[in-house]
Amino acid sequence: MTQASARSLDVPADATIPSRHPKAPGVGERIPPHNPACRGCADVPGGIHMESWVDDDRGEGGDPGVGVAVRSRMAVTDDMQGGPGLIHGGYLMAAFDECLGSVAPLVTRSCVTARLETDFRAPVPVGTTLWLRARLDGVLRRKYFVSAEARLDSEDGPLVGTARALFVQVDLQHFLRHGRAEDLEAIGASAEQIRAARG
Ligand SMILES: CCCCCCCCCC(=O)SCCNC(=O)CCNC(=O)[C@H](O)C(C)(C)COP(=O)(O)OP(=O)(O)OC[C@H]1O[C@@H](n2cnc3c(N)ncnc32)[C@H](O)[C@@H]1OP(=O)(O)O
Repeated sequence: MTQASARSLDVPADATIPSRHPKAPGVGERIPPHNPACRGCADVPGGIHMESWVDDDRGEGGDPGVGVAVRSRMAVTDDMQGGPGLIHGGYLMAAFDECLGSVAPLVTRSCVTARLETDFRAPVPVGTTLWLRARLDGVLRRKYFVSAEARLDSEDGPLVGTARALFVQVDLQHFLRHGRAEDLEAIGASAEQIRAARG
Protein backbone atom coordinates (compact mmCIF):
# COMPACT_ATOMS: atom_id res chain seq x y z
CA MET A 1 0.00 0.00 0.00
CA THR A 2 1.34 3.45 -0.87
CA GLN A 3 1.54 6.24 1.74
CA ALA A 4 -1.25 8.15 -0.09
CA SER A 5 -3.75 5.28 0.09
CA ALA A 6 -2.86 4.48 3.73
CA ARG A 7 -3.94 8.01 4.70
CA SER A 8 -7.02 8.14 2.47
CA LEU A 9 -10.52 8.86 3.81
CA ASP A 10 -11.90 5.94 1.80
CA VAL A 11 -13.23 3.29 4.19
CA PRO A 12 -10.89 0.26 4.09
CA ALA A 13 -12.44 -2.99 2.89
CA ASP A 14 -11.58 -4.71 6.19
CA ALA A 15 -13.16 -2.00 8.39
CA THR A 16 -15.99 -3.04 10.71
CA ILE A 17 -18.91 -1.19 12.33
CA PRO A 18 -19.14 -2.00 16.03
CA SER A 19 -22.21 -1.52 18.21
CA ARG A 20 -22.79 1.49 20.39
CA HIS A 21 -21.15 1.24 23.83
CA PRO A 22 -23.65 0.07 26.49
CA LYS A 23 -22.96 3.18 28.59
CA ALA A 24 -23.41 5.60 25.66
CA PRO A 25 -26.67 7.60 25.45
CA GLY A 26 -29.51 5.80 23.67
CA VAL A 27 -31.11 6.59 20.32
CA GLY A 28 -32.93 9.92 20.57
CA GLU A 29 -31.09 11.02 23.72
CA ARG A 30 -29.18 14.28 23.91
CA ILE A 31 -25.37 13.94 23.86
CA PRO A 32 -23.99 15.98 26.77
CA PRO A 33 -21.02 18.37 26.31
CA HIS A 34 -17.80 16.34 26.44
CA ASN A 35 -15.93 19.25 28.05
CA PRO A 36 -17.65 22.15 29.86
CA ALA A 37 -15.35 24.61 28.04
CA CYS A 38 -15.86 23.19 24.50
CA ARG A 39 -16.58 25.91 21.91
CA GLY A 40 -18.45 23.31 19.89
CA CYS A 41 -20.97 21.80 22.28
CA ALA A 42 -20.87 23.62 25.64
CA ASP A 43 -22.92 26.68 26.52
CA VAL A 44 -20.00 29.13 26.56
CA PRO A 45 -19.58 32.65 25.13
CA GLY A 46 -18.12 32.56 21.65
CA GLY A 47 -19.15 28.95 21.12
CA ILE A 48 -21.22 27.59 18.23
CA HIS A 49 -23.70 26.06 20.71
CA MET A 50 -24.21 22.84 18.80
CA GLU A 51 -26.89 20.53 20.18
CA SER A 52 -26.59 16.83 19.33
CA TRP A 53 -28.65 13.67 19.74
CA VAL A 54 -27.94 9.99 19.09
CA ASP A 55 -29.47 9.10 15.76
CA ASP A 56 -30.30 5.80 14.10
CA ASP A 57 -30.02 5.43 10.38
CA ARG A 58 -29.48 1.69 10.27
CA GLY A 59 -32.88 0.25 11.08
CA GLU A 60 -34.24 -1.71 14.03
CA GLY A 61 -32.80 -4.09 16.58
CA GLY A 62 -29.40 -4.70 18.15
CA ASP A 63 -27.43 -5.05 14.94
CA PRO A 64 -23.88 -3.73 14.82
CA GLY A 65 -23.93 -0.07 13.93
CA VAL A 66 -27.43 0.66 15.13
CA GLY A 67 -27.47 4.05 16.79
CA VAL A 68 -23.88 4.90 15.89
CA ALA A 69 -24.99 8.09 14.26
CA VAL A 70 -25.56 11.66 15.39
CA ARG A 71 -28.03 14.39 14.53
CA SER A 72 -27.05 17.99 15.37
CA ARG A 73 -28.52 21.45 15.17
CA MET A 74 -26.79 24.83 15.08
CA ALA A 75 -28.29 28.31 14.75
CA VAL A 76 -26.34 30.35 12.17
CA THR A 77 -25.88 33.66 14.00
CA ASP A 78 -24.69 37.11 12.87
CA ASP A 79 -21.29 36.57 14.48
CA MET A 80 -20.62 33.58 12.15
CA GLN A 81 -20.62 35.82 9.10
CA GLY A 82 -17.98 35.52 6.35
CA GLY A 83 -19.36 36.88 3.07
CA PRO A 84 -22.13 39.50 3.57
CA GLY A 85 -25.06 37.75 5.20
CA LEU A 86 -23.50 34.31 4.75
CA ILE A 87 -21.76 31.85 7.05
CA HIS A 88 -17.95 31.80 7.13
CA GLY A 89 -16.76 28.43 5.82
CA GLY A 90 -14.75 27.80 8.98
CA TYR A 91 -17.95 27.79 11.04
CA LEU A 92 -19.49 25.18 8.76
CA MET A 93 -16.33 23.08 9.19
CA ALA A 94 -16.53 23.56 12.97
CA ALA A 95 -20.13 22.37 12.87
CA PHE A 96 -19.10 19.29 10.89
CA ASP A 97 -16.14 18.65 13.21
CA GLU A 98 -18.40 18.72 16.25
CA CYS A 99 -21.15 16.54 14.76
CA LEU A 100 -18.70 14.05 13.20
CA GLY A 101 -16.61 14.07 16.38
CA SER A 102 -19.59 13.01 18.47
CA VAL A 103 -19.96 9.70 16.59
CA ALA A 104 -16.88 7.66 17.62
CA PRO A 105 -17.31 8.33 21.38
CA LEU A 106 -20.61 6.40 21.12
CA VAL A 107 -18.40 3.33 20.61
CA THR A 108 -15.04 4.04 22.18
CA ARG A 109 -13.08 6.44 24.36
CA SER A 110 -11.88 9.86 23.22
CA CYS A 111 -11.02 10.46 19.60
CA VAL A 112 -9.49 13.48 17.90
CA THR A 113 -9.89 14.74 14.36
CA ALA A 114 -6.98 13.63 12.18
CA ARG A 115 -8.45 14.68 8.85
CA LEU A 116 -11.58 16.54 7.77
CA GLU A 117 -12.78 17.07 4.20
CA THR A 118 -15.71 19.39 3.49
CA ASP A 119 -17.66 20.06 0.30
CA PHE A 120 -19.47 23.40 0.41
CA ARG A 121 -22.52 22.74 -1.80
CA ALA A 122 -24.60 25.91 -1.33
CA PRO A 123 -24.34 29.23 0.55
CA VAL A 124 -25.68 29.27 4.13
CA PRO A 125 -27.40 32.55 5.11
CA VAL A 126 -27.14 33.89 8.66
CA GLY A 127 -30.45 33.65 10.50
CA THR A 128 -30.99 30.07 9.33
CA THR A 129 -30.55 26.80 11.23
CA LEU A 130 -28.19 24.06 10.14
CA TRP A 131 -29.24 20.44 10.62
CA LEU A 132 -26.46 17.88 10.41
CA ARG A 133 -26.36 14.10 10.38
CA ALA A 134 -23.19 12.07 10.81
CA ARG A 135 -22.71 8.31 10.77
CA LEU A 136 -19.98 5.79 11.38
CA ASP A 137 -18.83 4.24 8.11
CA GLY A 138 -16.12 1.93 9.46
CA VAL A 139 -13.48 1.28 12.10
CA LEU A 140 -10.00 -0.11 11.58
CA ARG A 141 -7.69 -0.34 14.59
CA ARG A 142 -7.71 3.19 16.14
CA LYS A 143 -9.20 4.77 13.02
CA TYR A 144 -12.87 5.85 12.86
CA PHE A 145 -14.17 6.79 9.40
CA VAL A 146 -17.25 9.02 9.50
CA SER A 147 -19.31 11.04 7.05
CA ALA A 148 -21.96 13.73 7.37
CA GLU A 149 -24.32 16.02 5.55
CA ALA A 150 -25.70 19.45 6.44
CA ARG A 151 -29.15 20.73 5.48
CA LEU A 152 -30.84 24.10 5.79
CA ASP A 153 -33.66 24.84 8.22
CA SER A 154 -34.98 21.29 8.55
CA GLU A 155 -33.71 17.72 8.60
CA ASP A 156 -34.85 17.23 5.02
CA GLY A 157 -34.11 20.79 3.86
CA PRO A 158 -31.78 21.74 0.98
CA LEU A 159 -28.33 20.12 1.10
CA VAL A 160 -25.66 22.77 1.79
CA GLY A 161 -22.62 20.67 2.65
CA THR A 162 -21.14 17.19 2.96
CA ALA A 163 -18.07 16.00 4.83
CA ARG A 164 -15.89 12.98 5.46
CA ALA A 165 -13.44 12.63 8.30
CA LEU A 166 -11.01 10.36 10.07
CA PHE A 167 -10.93 10.39 13.86
CA VAL A 168 -8.13 8.63 15.73
CA GLN A 169 -8.75 7.12 19.14
CA VAL A 170 -6.46 8.51 21.85
CA ASP A 171 -6.08 7.84 25.56
CA LEU A 172 -6.18 10.25 28.48
CA GLN A 173 -2.42 10.78 28.17
CA HIS A 174 -3.04 12.71 24.92
CA PHE A 175 -4.85 15.45 26.86
CA LEU A 176 -2.69 15.27 29.99
CA ARG A 177 0.42 15.68 27.88
CA HIS A 178 -0.77 18.46 25.57
CA GLY A 179 -3.60 20.39 27.26
CA ARG A 180 -3.21 23.55 29.36
CA ALA A 181 -2.81 22.57 33.01
CA GLU A 182 -5.50 24.90 34.39
CA ASP A 183 -8.12 23.50 31.99
CA LEU A 184 -7.17 19.91 32.86
CA GLU A 185 -7.39 20.72 36.58
CA ALA A 186 -10.83 22.30 36.01
CA ILE A 187 -12.14 18.90 34.83
CA GLY A 188 -10.56 16.98 37.70
CA ALA A 189 -7.00 16.07 36.68
CA SER A 190 -4.45 16.41 39.47
CA ALA A 191 -1.21 18.35 39.12
CA GLU A 192 0.59 15.06 39.83
CA GLN A 193 -1.17 13.27 36.94
CA ILE A 194 -0.28 16.12 34.60
CA ARG A 195 3.37 16.12 35.71
CA ALA A 196 3.59 12.32 35.34
CA ALA A 197 2.14 12.40 31.80
CA ARG A 198 4.71 15.00 30.77
CA GLY A 199 7.63 13.02 32.20
C1 LIG B 1 -18.83 13.36 22.95
C2 LIG B 1 -17.48 13.73 22.41
C3 LIG B 1 -17.59 14.79 21.35
C4 LIG B 1 -16.24 15.14 20.83
C5 LIG B 1 -16.36 16.22 19.78
C6 LIG B 1 -15.01 16.68 19.45
C7 LIG B 1 -15.07 17.53 18.24
C8 LIG B 1 -13.79 18.22 18.06
C9 LIG B 1 -12.69 17.25 17.74
C10 LIG B 1 -11.47 18.01 17.49
O1 LIG B 1 -11.50 19.07 16.89
S1 LIG B 1 -9.98 17.35 18.10
C11 LIG B 1 -8.83 18.70 17.79
C12 LIG B 1 -8.17 18.65 16.44
N1 LIG B 1 -7.32 17.49 16.29
C13 LIG B 1 -6.10 17.38 16.87
O2 LIG B 1 -5.66 18.25 17.60
C14 LIG B 1 -5.31 16.16 16.57
C15 LIG B 1 -3.82 16.48 16.40
N2 LIG B 1 -3.12 15.29 15.88
C16 LIG B 1 -2.67 14.33 16.72
O3 LIG B 1 -2.75 14.46 17.95
C17 LIG B 1 -2.08 13.10 16.11
O4 LIG B 1 -1.61 13.37 14.79
C18 LIG B 1 -3.10 11.91 16.03
C19 LIG B 1 -3.56 11.55 17.47
C20 LIG B 1 -4.31 12.23 15.13
C21 LIG B 1 -2.39 10.69 15.42
O5 LIG B 1 -1.17 10.50 16.06
P1 LIG B 1 -0.76 9.09 16.71
O6 LIG B 1 0.74 9.13 16.90
O7 LIG B 1 -1.59 8.78 17.89
O8 LIG B 1 -1.15 8.00 15.62
P2 LIG B 1 -0.43 7.60 14.26
O9 LIG B 1 0.29 8.74 13.63
O10 LIG B 1 0.31 6.32 14.49
O11 LIG B 1 -1.71 7.32 13.32
C22 LIG B 1 -2.62 6.27 13.65
C23 LIG B 1 -3.27 5.87 12.33
O12 LIG B 1 -4.01 7.00 11.83
C24 LIG B 1 -3.53 7.38 10.54
N3 LIG B 1 -3.51 8.84 10.46
C25 LIG B 1 -3.02 9.71 11.39
N4 LIG B 1 -3.18 10.97 10.98
C26 LIG B 1 -3.78 10.90 9.75
C27 LIG B 1 -4.21 11.87 8.81
N5 LIG B 1 -4.06 13.18 9.03
N6 LIG B 1 -4.79 11.44 7.67
C28 LIG B 1 -4.97 10.13 7.43
N7 LIG B 1 -4.57 9.14 8.29
C29 LIG B 1 -3.99 9.54 9.42
C30 LIG B 1 -2.11 6.83 10.49
O13 LIG B 1 -1.71 6.64 9.11
C31 LIG B 1 -2.27 5.53 11.24
O14 LIG B 1 -2.89 4.58 10.38
P3 LIG B 1 -2.54 3.00 10.45
O15 LIG B 1 -3.19 2.48 11.72
O16 LIG B 1 -3.18 2.44 9.22
O17 LIG B 1 -1.05 2.90 10.46
